[in-house]
Amino acid sequence: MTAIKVRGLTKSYGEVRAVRGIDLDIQPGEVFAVLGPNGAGKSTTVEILEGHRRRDGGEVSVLGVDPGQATREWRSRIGIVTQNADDKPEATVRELVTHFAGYYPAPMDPDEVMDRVGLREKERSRVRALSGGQRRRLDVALGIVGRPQLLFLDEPTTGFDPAARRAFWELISGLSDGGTTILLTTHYLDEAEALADRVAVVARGQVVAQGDPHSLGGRTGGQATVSWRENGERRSVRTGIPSRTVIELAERFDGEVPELTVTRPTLEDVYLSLIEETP
Ligand SMILES: Nc1ncnc2c1ncn2[C@@H]1O[C@H](COP(=O)(O)OP(=O)(O)OP(=O)(O)O)[C@@H](O)[C@H]1O
Repeated sequence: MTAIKVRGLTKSYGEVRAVRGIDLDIQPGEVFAVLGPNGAGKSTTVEILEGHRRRDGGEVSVLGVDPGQATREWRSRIGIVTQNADDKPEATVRELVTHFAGYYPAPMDPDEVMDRVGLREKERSRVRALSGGQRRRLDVALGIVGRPQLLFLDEPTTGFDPAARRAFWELISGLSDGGTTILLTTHYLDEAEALADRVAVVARGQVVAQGDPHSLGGRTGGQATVSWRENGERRSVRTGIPSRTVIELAERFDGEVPELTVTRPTLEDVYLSLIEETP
């Protein structure tokens, strides 16, 4: 069974056609990232999948259930990471995690949850005393305490420092290794590249590309730029067969080629050209 199956999803707000026929297939255990510019329709799509927004048309199945007919049992199988902690500034970390655990039939032990998100030493701190990054970690704790089969993460690392982002990525990879399916929206392409098995680029309410972030848009097989230093100048060539160029250079220099680099288009290059091309 696919974890998420979407066919021909549509949603308008008055004259605004926010989602214009989206198809998605997300497999159990996959980390799937939805990328796209502001206003592309990502949040609308995700809110429909979460059962928080009604669709106009199309078919949607999430863990085998139509989210439009969501039951309490279905809700207990999904986790949603939103900015929940901010609503309870006077609660302590432990109180909030324990309180949320009470909503689920088979929750994780609050101590284990706090350990996993790296907040154990803050368990007695009030939410208002946490830093922005620590609050987002608490949001993740509240999203995973029910042992969800499927976790929705909406721009989870906005405002994180680089070390906190790396730690967060490890947390998400650990959840994924444990079998949790994860749907992530992010504006950080390095985050999508580090975490996602597959990405979908959404622009103007449609999926314009989908695939492995390392090869999206044919970037691993296309033109590469080989660059080196020669006679005090930086030289470079664009080629579809960079290995041959490197071998020729190595022969010419009789060994090490000064300051050699081989680069291909980045995910950001591919992403920007995809969202520009959309009519
Ligand atoms: N409640 C609403 N009422 C009216 N229009 C809305 C509503 N929510 C979203 N829209 C419009 O629908 C379109 C898609 O919005 P959506 O929030 O789904 O985009 P997004 O891809 O999540 O953007 P962002 O990256 O900025 O979060 C936008 O044009 C937005 O203005």
